[in-house]
Amino acid sequence: MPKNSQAGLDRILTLELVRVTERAAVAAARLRGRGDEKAADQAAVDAMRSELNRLPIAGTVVIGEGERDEAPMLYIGEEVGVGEGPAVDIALDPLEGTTICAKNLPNALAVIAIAERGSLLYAPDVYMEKIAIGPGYPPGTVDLDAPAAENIENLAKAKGVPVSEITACILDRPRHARLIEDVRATGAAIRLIGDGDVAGVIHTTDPDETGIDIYMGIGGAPEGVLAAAALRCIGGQMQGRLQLNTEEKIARAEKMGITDPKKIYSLEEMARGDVLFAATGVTDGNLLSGVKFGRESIQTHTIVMRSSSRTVREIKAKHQDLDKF
Ligand SMILES: O=P(O)(O)OC[C@H]1O[C@](O)(COP(=O)(O)O)[C@@H](O)[C@@H]1O
Repeated sequence: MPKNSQAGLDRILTLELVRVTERAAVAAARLRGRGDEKAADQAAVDAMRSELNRLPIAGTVVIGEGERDEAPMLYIGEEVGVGEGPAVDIALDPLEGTTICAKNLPNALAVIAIAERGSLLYAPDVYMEKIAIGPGYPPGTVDLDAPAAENIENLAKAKGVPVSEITACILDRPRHARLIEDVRATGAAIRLIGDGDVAGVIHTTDPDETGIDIYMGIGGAPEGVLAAAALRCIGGQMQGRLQLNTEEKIARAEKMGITDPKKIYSLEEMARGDVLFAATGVTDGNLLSGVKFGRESIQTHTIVMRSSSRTVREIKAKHQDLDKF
């Protein structure tokens, strides 16, 4: 084992990852507020890919921009890195919240997670029902199968506050009408977000800063795995269940090794072993500032963490070699 490793991945990779999300975030941020989701996403993908290919890893994208035939770059199965170094699995979303970036709204991120080969859930690009809370609560405080009211009440009890002081983050979608009604009936507040549930889950880890105690509802499965990787590093509880509601989706999932379509995945089943996670703000958000373009420098704000050491770093960088970007 290398001297600087703490069981698992080489810790030098942690800081290397920052460059990857920084580059993707800057590329996407140049297209903030232009109303062009595709262009912003493509810019982020290109930038992330070129930076990833400098990393000393033999990486395989397992959560990416889609299947090979539908995504020209960073598709599931694509090999990245210089090819020498540890064999790792990579989950990425070069621009999480394409619509929020196009509209210049809060909490668009460039996101990546790296884990030892075989440690991330190979989730197809379907929906996932999720529930997540931050660290410091007894195990089992929330349960995906419990009614929403029970989860909110248990969380309030564990936090030692009345239910009216709990805020749930939920994606603003018609499919959540019943969930929203049930949560509101408890007296808890809801922060409805237009997009970006990786940020929504991460925000539960710092309720004092973000005002969010719990994430609930159905979002993307790839985003679920990325959020789980983040929570493995910061701490917290999360469960996810893939929404495999057609024969076609069940067959796709089977090809990825998923045999029980109704399984509830724990945090550890979505991201095992040593995990590295980095996210850079594209637009301003509750935890991360967006990219700032100055006359002589570009500033980025990144959170980068590692599960085996539970170190969470925030890196505010000033980039003065603008030719690189
Ligand atoms: O918009 P839908 O179909 O409800 O999907 C929800 C998913 O879309 C997002 O809001 C944004 O995803 P994109 O960045 O791919 O646009 C995710 O954060 C979330 O998991």
